[in-house]
Amino acid sequence: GRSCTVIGGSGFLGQHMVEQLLAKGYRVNVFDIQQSFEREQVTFYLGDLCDKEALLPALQGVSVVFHCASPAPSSDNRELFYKVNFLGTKTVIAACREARVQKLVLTSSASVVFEGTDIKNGSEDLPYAQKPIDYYTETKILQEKEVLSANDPDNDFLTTAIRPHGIFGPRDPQLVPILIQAAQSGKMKFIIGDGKNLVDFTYVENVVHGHILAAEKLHKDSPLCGKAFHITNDEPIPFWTFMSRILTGLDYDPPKYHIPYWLAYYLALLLALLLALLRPLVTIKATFTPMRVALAGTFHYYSCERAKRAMGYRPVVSLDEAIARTVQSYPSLRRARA
Ligand SMILES: NC(=O)C1=CN([C@@H]2O[C@H](COP(=O)(O)OP(=O)(O)OC[C@H]3O[C@@H](n4cnc5c(N)ncnc54)[C@H](O)[C@@H]3O)[C@@H](O)[C@H]2O)C=CC1
Ligand SMILES: CC(C)CCC[C@@H](C)[C@H]1CC[C@H]2C3=C(CC[C@]12C)[C@@]1(C)CCC(=O)C[C@@H]1CC3
Repeated sequence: GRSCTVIGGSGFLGQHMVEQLLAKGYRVNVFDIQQSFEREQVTFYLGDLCDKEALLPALQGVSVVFHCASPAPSSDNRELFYKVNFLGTKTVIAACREARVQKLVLTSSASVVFEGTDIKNGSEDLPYAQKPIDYYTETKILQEKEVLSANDPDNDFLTTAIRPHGIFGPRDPQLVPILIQAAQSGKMKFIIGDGKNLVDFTYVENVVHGHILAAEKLHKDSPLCGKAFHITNDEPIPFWTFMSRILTGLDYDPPKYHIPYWLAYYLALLLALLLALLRPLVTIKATFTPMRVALAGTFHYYSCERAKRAMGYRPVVSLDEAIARTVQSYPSLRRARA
């Protein structure tokens, strides 16, 4: 039972998954469209998860599949999201069944219930967003539904989904690098709203811990079958306090002026429209998108009580420790002092 395949194992979360799985004595295969590291103990299978024939060899003889592959949310490519997150996940399920894999653990996202308005201590019982904040999230909803409904104990195939939120930590290509790039170009001067909105930021090792626990506690008749679970640091923090701690940790000034939420949102919307009009001539990526403004200016934190009860989940790294480790892991992003 300790052999697994990590689909998306070359990515940020995937690499951390592989490291902890190896440390726990698992035999690990990685299936990914790219190979981002080499390790003697890991067998790599390169391919597109939309291709069942490419997937099958990577799933032979394994009991657990962790599916944490997705196009990056910032890629803004509707067709690709639909193809990989929805159609590709259907292919993953079909391949798991064909290879007689017993357990499939999907990395979903807490954002599947987020519509850009406040969520405070949200439970998994909240309905899926009817108006998801972007197309990435829309396809994460389709994907999660597909995986949860594939749970089939009678045929020895069990599925569950982990919904992390705001994953951060060493080697994350998104949160810290985007934040520091914005600071370097003088864009991190404003706090959107009053700065009191609480948000979950979850250290990558806690997210991995949640996935491995889920795989180990997923049995016939267990409450995990066909269900989704929030995995958070269980320490919601004001969005702008978190950003400021990362910024000051890397010697950048924290933002100090306030801009009303609605003003920031409509400015971002206007900018998005302008960039869409200009797209035939020039492609520019905006730092402030309506989606990021919504994430920066609203409450969105979730209860992980269900994971505590069903799988005995507790965060293993506190937020203070996680921020310290993350800041330390990016020496190249530290501000050069004159
Ligand atoms: N980063 C975050 O804050 C959050 C991420 N998630 C989810 O966690 C998972 C992992 O995210 P990250 O590690 O941050 O992303 P990442 O972009 O670092 O890793 C994704 C991996 O998937 C692979 N991949 C993409 N398309 C593929 C395809 N067609 N076939 C095979 N492999 C493919 C990529 O090559 C990459 O190695 C994703 O499912 C994402 O939706 C959920 C909540 C928050
Ligand atoms: C420039 C600043 C206003 C903000 C910089 C930080 C942002 C890049 C990140 C803050 C919250 C993050 C987040 C995600 C990506 C990076 C942030 C927008 C996700 C969209 C990643 C994928 C998910 O499933 C949900 C995440 C929510 C939080």
